[in-house]
Order: sequence, then structure tokens, then C-alpha cells
Amino acid sequence: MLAILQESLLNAPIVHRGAYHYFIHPISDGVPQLEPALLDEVTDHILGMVTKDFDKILAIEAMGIPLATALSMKTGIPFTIIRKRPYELEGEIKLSQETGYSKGELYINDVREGDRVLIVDDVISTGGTLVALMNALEGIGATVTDNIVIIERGDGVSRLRDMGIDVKTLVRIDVTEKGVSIEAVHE
Ligand SMILES: O=P(O)(O)OC[C@H]1O[C@H](OP(=O)(O)OP(=O)(O)O)[C@H](O)[C@@H]1O
Ligand code: HPA
Repeated sequence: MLAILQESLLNAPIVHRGAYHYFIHPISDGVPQLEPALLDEVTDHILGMVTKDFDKILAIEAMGIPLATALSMKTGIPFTIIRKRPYELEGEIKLSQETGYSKGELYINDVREGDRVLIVDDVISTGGTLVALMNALEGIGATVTDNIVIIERGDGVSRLRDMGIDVKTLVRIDVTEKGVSIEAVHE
């Protein structure tokens, strides 16, 4: 299962971002090109994993966007993007994002107390992005019905689990300078 995802991961090129071995993949980078069949495979799989009673899909710029778009079209449920730029609208929440290779700010708009949100993202690595996001959503008073990430590497999932936060992923990989290996597929 998840045959297209697995095959494409095994072919992913690796580049160095400082000491971080960064894999390049259609789901996490839009490079090489993202085939509709892969997007269809992963988003159908997500819909088989989640609790259905969410009223908003929440994705992080940039590579949460194609996932949220496909999920929204399959479910008829709207999506909001957590952006890397501010709009300075009333109620905008700013959070600091730190990954294994970058630091920046993210801005949440149009998420309100009582919203039931499905979070979707392409990759979890250190977990820094999701920790910051979950803290901000708790402050807003939104309920996260599921937290879904396609590709898991590193210790981010166990870091969140230690904080009592469940993250579901489709595949766990290891990345070395030689390439990607698949450690687990979560059917
Ligand atoms: O678990 P972490 O170490 O926090 O890493 C995961 C984050 O890294 C990537 O974001 P990036 O800022 O590279 O965004 P992109 O989608 O624009 O490539 C990815 O989309 C996650 O949001
Ligand atoms: O190695 C990576 N590749 C693509 N996106 C990512 N987001 C965190 N780590 C990675």
C-alpha cells in the first residue's frame, strides 16, 4: 500500500542544508513534479485515517497547501493556510517556527475558539513547527480533531507524544547522505 509514495521516496535526491540531510520530494517540495496519482493516493489514505467531524482544514505554507486543497475538494470542507507573512488583521496570531534547518514566523488567521480543525502537513522532523502550532491553537481554544503528516523523520513524533499530542503519519523514513530508506508504512 501507498506504493506511489514509497517508490517516489526511495528515488528522492538528498541535498545538504548545513548538517541536515534534506530529501527533495514532490510532497515536501513540489519538485520533482507532483503527479495527481500520488496526491490522490495520499489524500484518500488520510481520509481513511481521520475522525470525520472537523469543520476546517488547517495547512502550513507552503507544502501543506496542495494537501489541503485536495482534501477540501474531496470533502467539501474549507481550508485555511497558516502563512509565513503577516496580514495584521484583528485576531492574527504570530508564532515562531523552528525546523532542523530554518527559523521564521508563521501567522494564523481565521481560526476561532470552538473550531474543529484537521491539521495536515507534508513532513515532521524535529516537531518544532507542530509544537508551536499546537500551543497557539490551544491558546485560541480550537479543537484539533486529527494531526496528520505524510512523512515522518527524526524524533518529532515522539517529542509530541511526550507532550500528550498524537500525530498520525503515513510513512516513517530515515535519511542519510546516500538517500531515503523506509522504516515503517502506517496503513
Ligand atoms: O518538524 P520540523 O523540524 O518543524 O519540520 C517540519 C516543517 O518543515 C517543513 O517546513 P518548511 O518551513 O521547510 O516549509 P515549506 O513547506 O515551505 O517547504 C515542513 O513543511 C514542516 O512544516
Ligand atoms: O528533509 C526534508 N525535506 C523536505 N521537507 C522537509 N521538512 C523537514 N525536513 C524536510
